[in-house]
Amino acid sequence: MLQFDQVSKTYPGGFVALERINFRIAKGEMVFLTGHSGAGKSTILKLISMIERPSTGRVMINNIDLSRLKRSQVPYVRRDVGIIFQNHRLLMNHTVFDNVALPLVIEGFTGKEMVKRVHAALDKVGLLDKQRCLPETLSGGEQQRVGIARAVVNKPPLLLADEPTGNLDPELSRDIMQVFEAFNQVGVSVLVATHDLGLIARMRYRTLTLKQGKMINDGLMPLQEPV
Ligand SMILES: Nc1ncnc2c1ncn2[C@@H]1O[C@H](COP(=O)(O)OP(=O)(O)OP(=O)(O)O)[C@@H](O)[C@H]1O
Repeated sequence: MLQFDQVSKTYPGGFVALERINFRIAKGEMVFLTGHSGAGKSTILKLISMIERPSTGRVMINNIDLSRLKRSQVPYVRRDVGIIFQNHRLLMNHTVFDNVALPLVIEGFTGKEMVKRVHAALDKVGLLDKQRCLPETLSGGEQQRVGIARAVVNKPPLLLADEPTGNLDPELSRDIMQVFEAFNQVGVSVLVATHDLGLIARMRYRTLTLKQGKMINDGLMPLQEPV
């Protein structure tokens, strides 16, 4: 599904954010990405979502080398990647329904098919009854779930989440992670970038750990010994 081959990223000005990164994520796999602030987590997500390009190396989605894409092909590949941001970036003066419908409107969906898909996405995150609300009237956890519904509404096979539980208490974080697990269980590949080592330790998924732009671990995090 996703493959990084010897990927390095140097930002303009010369800062080396990633150095020779290699990993693969299989279809239907759920993986955490962690590391200190500035380790390069967001840079990895930006390379996958084509917001940034690698300086060297290859990023592949479904065996398509992103650096060889023609500009006209970018929207088609990007459609396969649902992105969830920490600050969810909702349109505050539009209803929950309109926020979730946005990716479909951009793709040209209208009428019954659009309504059906928006309702299905809202149902999956448990917010069907809030569709007419404005986001500011929802709790932080609910707003985050609107962001998830928007990311999944066009059924992408790969979901990326950048600190999706960043501002939430442990109970709400668990709810959000259960939403990701539910998508994963129906075959969606999920990559979650997080600082939250407690969350990672509890959930027991493969974890990629970055340190100063290098991958220092790929696997299950060792369980903490009780003290
Ligand atoms: N557009 C940019 N131009 C120059 N340097 C950048 C740019 N974007 C990121 N960096 C630098 O690259 C490094 C890695 O940044 P990145 O955002 O990937 O880290 P991160 O692991 O996601 O950190 P955090 O957890 O704090 O979000 C940082 O030192 C950052 O300052």
